Amino acid sequence: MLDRDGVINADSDAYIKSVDEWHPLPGSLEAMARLSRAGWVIAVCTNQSGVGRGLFTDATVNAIHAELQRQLAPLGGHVDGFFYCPHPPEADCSCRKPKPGLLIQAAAALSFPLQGVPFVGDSRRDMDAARAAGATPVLVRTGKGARTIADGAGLPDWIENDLMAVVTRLLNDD
Ligand SMILES: O=P(O)(O)OC[C@@H](O)[C@H]1O[C@@H](OP(=O)(O)O)[C@@H](O)[C@@H](O)[C@@H]1O
Ligand SMILES: [Mg+2]
Ligand SMILES: [Zn+2]
Repeated sequence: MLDRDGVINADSDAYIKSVDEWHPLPGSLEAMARLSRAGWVIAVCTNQSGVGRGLFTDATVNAIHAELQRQLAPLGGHVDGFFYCPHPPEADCSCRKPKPGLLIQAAAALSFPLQGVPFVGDSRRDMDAARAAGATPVLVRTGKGARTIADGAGLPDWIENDLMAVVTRLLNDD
């Protein structure tokens, strides 16, 4: 399971509001393709409060995800499911990370167990969502990761520079 902004693509404090603002991080698409080629199921679990804030629409989120799939396909990569929370923080929904709702949805929809499955993120709320879901939290230094590490709270044991480093360890341990 992967967080999106800051793990797959560059993040922005101004939100990723369009396909034009969506730029894969170096190596992230190849890392995802390596997982797909090795038979792994990939779920993307992402907060997209920009929808609830009126900054962009569900259609834009879906267009960004279609673009990700389009760029993954020639590499042999594929995302098996996208799960996102469109709600603003004040909605107090059950799916916004750090709550585990997105991860629980993904595991149910794609029929995989949460126990022992890595959730790779760049923020404290990703780590907390993973722990709440019974998954394995993995922090990367890309996106907000360096800031998350500097904050120092709630850090997992497993920290890597980027998604490619996580995938290399996963596939070597397999
Ligand atoms: O990292 P994931 O979950 O894939 O997506 C994060 C985005 O939804 C946005 O989340 C926002 O947090 P608030 O939702 O405004 O608290 C901000 O951190 C933005 O910079 C960021 O682009
Ligand atoms: Mg993120
Ligand atoms: Zn939600």
